[in-house]
Amino acid sequence: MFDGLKDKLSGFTSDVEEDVDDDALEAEDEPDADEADGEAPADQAADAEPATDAQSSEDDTQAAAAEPTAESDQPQTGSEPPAADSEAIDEPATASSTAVEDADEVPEEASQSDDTAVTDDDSASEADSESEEDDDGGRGLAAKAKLMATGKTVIEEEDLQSHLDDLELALLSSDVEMSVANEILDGVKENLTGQTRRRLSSTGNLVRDALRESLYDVINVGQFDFDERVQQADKPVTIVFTGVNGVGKTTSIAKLAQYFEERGLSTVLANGDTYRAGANEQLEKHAENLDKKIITHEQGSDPTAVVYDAVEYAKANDIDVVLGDTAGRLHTSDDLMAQLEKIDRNIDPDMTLFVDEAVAGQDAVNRAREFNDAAEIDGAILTKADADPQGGAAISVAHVTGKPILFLGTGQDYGDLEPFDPEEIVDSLIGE
Ligand SMILES: Nc1nc2c(ncn2[C@@H]2O[C@H](COP(=O)(O)OP(=O)(O)OP(=O)(O)O)[C@@H](O)[C@H]2O)c(=O)[nH]1
Repeated sequence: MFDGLKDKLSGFTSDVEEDVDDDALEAEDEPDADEADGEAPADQAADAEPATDAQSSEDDTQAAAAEPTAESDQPQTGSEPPAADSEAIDEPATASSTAVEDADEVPEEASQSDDTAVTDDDSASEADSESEEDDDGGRGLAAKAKLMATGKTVIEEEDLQSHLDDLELALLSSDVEMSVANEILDGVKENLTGQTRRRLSSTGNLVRDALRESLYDVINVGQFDFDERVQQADKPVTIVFTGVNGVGKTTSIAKLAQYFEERGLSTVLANGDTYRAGANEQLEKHAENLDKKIITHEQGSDPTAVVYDAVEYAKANDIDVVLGDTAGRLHTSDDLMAQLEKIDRNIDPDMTLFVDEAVAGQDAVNRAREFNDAAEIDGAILTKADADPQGGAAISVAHVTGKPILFLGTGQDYGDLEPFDPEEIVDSLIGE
């Protein structure tokens, strides 16, 4: 599942990490920088010495960054001029840099300067480094060397931008929707260069974490606890399914019937697809396989009447959930929209779920947007994720519709339905 995308994302993280390492090595190759500034190397070594109390040092540093006027014997960040004991960098500024740490944990809420992500939990000289940058508007070689000595590494912003361009291409070629790709890129850049809003546990690798957080933000949109909502709703719960023909809508309804049974909830199926010849037989086959009651009417009859009858049946027989199929005609069909509106008006379903196939990529994303615009959906099921190397639809649908993906279809068996867990998906894409 999504193997092509996984490879591309892994290419991005390793390329950036390589550049980070290269920059760090370059910095290391310039040991004379401070000496040329008239600095005693011993000063630098002393500055670079890890604090004896790493935690309190980190706290101090964060406090200093957050409150520039706070009393501290360390140089202040922000608009404060460097304190007298800060290391002077006479060297001309190199291109503006982004400092990233490639090891250790990142603090929950690292408060940092706008163009720098400096995070460290064992350094006493973070504020020194930041003030040096403020001092000369860029990070000099001495500062790079110092970052290296404190376990930090650096990447030039222009290098990062070229990686971001590669990432954009990778995302677009994996069928990620353009606005979603841009959102991911902005997120990665912000996570690498600005204040980190950490929502996932750290992998200890800042580049990978930046990408994970950014992906998580776009695919986690609108998530709610589907099981809890169904369990807590008044019974019967009515769920109506929309989506075009052939994407796996009928199969998904059958899979959900089994899913509910495994959670102690009974179901009745309703074939509201009265338009297509053979639709009754198709759903009947699933109902027979799963030993479920099914309500059908003749082809051409009113779909609302079918779902209505199923709801009545559920009330009379103490059935928990009504699963109603609808005709899979194209969303541009006024008939279809009128049909859904009529079901909405007369039955007021608890949820309308949009079903499409992950393998349809951009087409699935566009259809999700259009269906949601025409007849508001509550969530989506993406089928055939098992056959999709791209992952573009899985990443884009929630952000584009504002409604969550709730399940992935992962095969043709009834058990092949997986709740969509954004954190798990991100971990499987990026690696934990
Ligand atoms: N590999 C794979 N195949 C699936 C999945 N879900 C459904 N299919 C297959 O996709 C084909 C179409 O599924 P249907 O359930 O008939 O599709 P539908 O949307 O109901 O189609 P209509 O009834 O024509 O509207 C069937 O062969 C299913 O077995 C899935 O998650 N993975």
